Amino acid sequence: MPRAIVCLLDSVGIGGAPDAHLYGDQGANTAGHIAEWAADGRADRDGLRAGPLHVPNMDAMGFGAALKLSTGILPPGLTETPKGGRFGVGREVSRGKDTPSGHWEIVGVPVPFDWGYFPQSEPAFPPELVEELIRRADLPGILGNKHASGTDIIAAMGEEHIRTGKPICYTSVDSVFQIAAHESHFGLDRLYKLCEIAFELTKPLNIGRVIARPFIGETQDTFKRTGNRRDFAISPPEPTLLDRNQAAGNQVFAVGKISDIYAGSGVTHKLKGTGIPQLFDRTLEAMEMAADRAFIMTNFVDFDSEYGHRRDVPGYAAALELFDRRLPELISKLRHDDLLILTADHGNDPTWPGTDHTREQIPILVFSPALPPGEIGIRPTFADIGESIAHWLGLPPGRHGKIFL
Ligand SMILES: O=P(O)(O)O[C@H]1O[C@H](CO)[C@@H](O)[C@H]1O
Ligand SMILES: [Mn+2]
Ligand SMILES: [Mn+2]
Repeated sequence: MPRAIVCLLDSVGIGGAPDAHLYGDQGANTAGHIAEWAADGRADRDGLRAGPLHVPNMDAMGFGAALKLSTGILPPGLTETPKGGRFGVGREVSRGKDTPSGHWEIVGVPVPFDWGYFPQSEPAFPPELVEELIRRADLPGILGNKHASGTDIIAAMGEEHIRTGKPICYTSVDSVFQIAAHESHFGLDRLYKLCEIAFELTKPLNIGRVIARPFIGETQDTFKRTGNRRDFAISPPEPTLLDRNQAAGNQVFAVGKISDIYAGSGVTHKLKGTGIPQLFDRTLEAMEMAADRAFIMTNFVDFDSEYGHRRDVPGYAAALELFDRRLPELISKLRHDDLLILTADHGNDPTWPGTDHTREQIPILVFSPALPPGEIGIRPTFADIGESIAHWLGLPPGRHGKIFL
């Protein structure tokens, strides 16, 4: 009896979105530019990695072929002909380029509405929102109140935060309200409670997520964000593949931040982890526990949060290579009728100006010992992924997407 596993490589876009210009992202290509830079020796870092991008296992599943299909260009170091899997390209119909839209659409629920965003001006947040947050959470005030990169703003304001007890609130081009606070000086539970309040207050503004960004350290140079990040997200507007599989009496394993992204809906087993190796271990553990018709979904967030937003090309290349080295372990665990899909939710091109996500198409790399290799083309919605998995697991058809298997 079949099972399905999705490894979502957060932000590993492959360029070519026809509407990228609407987002200021025409020409952005996360994986393609990393491969180009690596081939030029611009992704070398002492003690970390050097030379062309080396991802032979992903490439065998069609990574290079999907890049070529997406943009017309085969990046250096990759091949056009996959050895095993079925490859294709996903195009997003939901507006925006953030994690929730991409993840929801992948499990069959394109986002039918526009998210709310905060303006680039400073202060960025409406005064009523800030006043109410301060009142309800009994705060001495807030710091930030602007668009910022999370690591930069913690470095700039972390010491003042410790001194004053004011949390650091910031946003980005995404529909997010983020709160950074010190794990011990401010308190982790207190930060989570504050985020719950902020989540209630930002709901009427259609803000997709409130994100708790705890950190440790005592000085500008030693501050470090921890793995205790938590996302408070609104629920998808229709039942997702997770809900549908749970309703059919099957297991749904959410690894990493997957459960947060779907507001816990449809999840039967939640496995947490920090960093690519641990998230990989958790995925293998889920495979051990998974019964027939189980759905396993893992979000590998580090590509996005540690390397994409930080515009760290060598770091991003090394992370892809690390993931690729572990991939054979997962493939060797597949049963004959298991389905594995590698994909992404949006881009975050580390060679692109700024520190934000980029609107891109995504790779859809499909592998099963039961499937002959081939091409599935450019899919007009990410929802084709969810619909194909639903079909594989024997669920009734959903409302969005077409089967590619
Ligand atoms: O700069 P950091 O705090 O990593 O924030 C980033 O993380 C958010 C969620 O991916 C994005 O909207 C972006 O603002
Ligand atoms: Mn994401
Ligand atoms: Mn991000």
